[in-house]
Amino acid sequence: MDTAAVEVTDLVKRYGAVTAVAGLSFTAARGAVTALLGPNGAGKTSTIEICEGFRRADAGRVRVLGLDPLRDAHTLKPRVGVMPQSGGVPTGARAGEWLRLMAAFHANPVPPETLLERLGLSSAARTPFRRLSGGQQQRLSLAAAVIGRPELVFLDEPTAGLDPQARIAAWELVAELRAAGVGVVLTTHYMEEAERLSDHVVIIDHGRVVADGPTADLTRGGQELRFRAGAGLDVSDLAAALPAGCAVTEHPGGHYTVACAGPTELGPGLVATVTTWCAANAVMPEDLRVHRRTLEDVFLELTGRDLRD
Ligand SMILES: Nc1ncnc2c1ncn2[C@@H]1O[C@H](COP(=O)(O)OP(=O)(O)OP(=O)(O)O)[C@@H](O)[C@H]1O
Repeated sequence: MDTAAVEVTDLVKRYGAVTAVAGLSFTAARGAVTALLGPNGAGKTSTIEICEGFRRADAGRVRVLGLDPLRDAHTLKPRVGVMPQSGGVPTGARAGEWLRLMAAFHANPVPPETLLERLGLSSAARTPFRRLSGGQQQRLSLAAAVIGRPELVFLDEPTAGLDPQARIAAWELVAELRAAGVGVVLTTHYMEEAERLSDHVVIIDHGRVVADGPTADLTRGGQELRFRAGAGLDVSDLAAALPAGCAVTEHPGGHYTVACAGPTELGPGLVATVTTWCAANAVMPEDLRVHRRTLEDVFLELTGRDLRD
């Protein structure tokens, strides 16, 4: 148990002229949930597929449970669960049959009926994969990934397109895997999901790691006071009323943020100063609240707001 669940060092993957992964390194621990986050095209799926042994790296080193995903594929297969982005289930396979087939590959599988029920698929057990709804297809491939009681699972966007009920069921399953000591490496575009589920976050952009750390550390600090009011307030006048190190911005119009750097506490005194300034200027600060930095804030700070190809 001394090796990490996943160790990626200086990984490079190219597709012709496109360098999808440009020297990427991270470690995912056992018994923990590691979220790989990044904008579209950042290189997450390429990285995960190399770890799964589905793709060959151009350079770098990857170890999964201490083994090489290509050379040791045979040993790793029963120990690692995989939920690919594309589902990975033949279109004609019936849900129940597919899970029973997957179960047959493992020494001590979770009973297929248990998983079908857990993931709300019992009534669809006889339905061919292509006739399942998108959300049902997602849930079936999630079930297939965990049926063998793996030591490690890779989940590529496990909750994309799921309704809120199914998303919660998937989250509960991930939390149980973690509690059972299973390592989970997942990708997601839902920052709230990553914040809620993961112990560790790796943010990737343009094939490189731009942030890597415990989820709680990445979002620590950075409290802001936010409120709405009419557009065009004199933000420099408000800033002048505040302690040194506090800045006021308006973005977008009518949305104001007060952020303080250094030792200034975002406490009741600061709130009072802001509301006193508002009262003196006949401004009603609506939705006044202290905003804690979320993973989405960190993500956007690091990767920007531009759309990706
Ligand atoms: N088989 C392929 N052939 C050519 N280019 C590819 C291939 N697979 C991925 N790419 C390119 O590599 C880059 C990284 O893609 P990848 O799917 O790894 O990113 P991603 O972070 O998973 O993106 P998304 O969030 O959109 O799923 C993109 O520019 C993509 O177009």
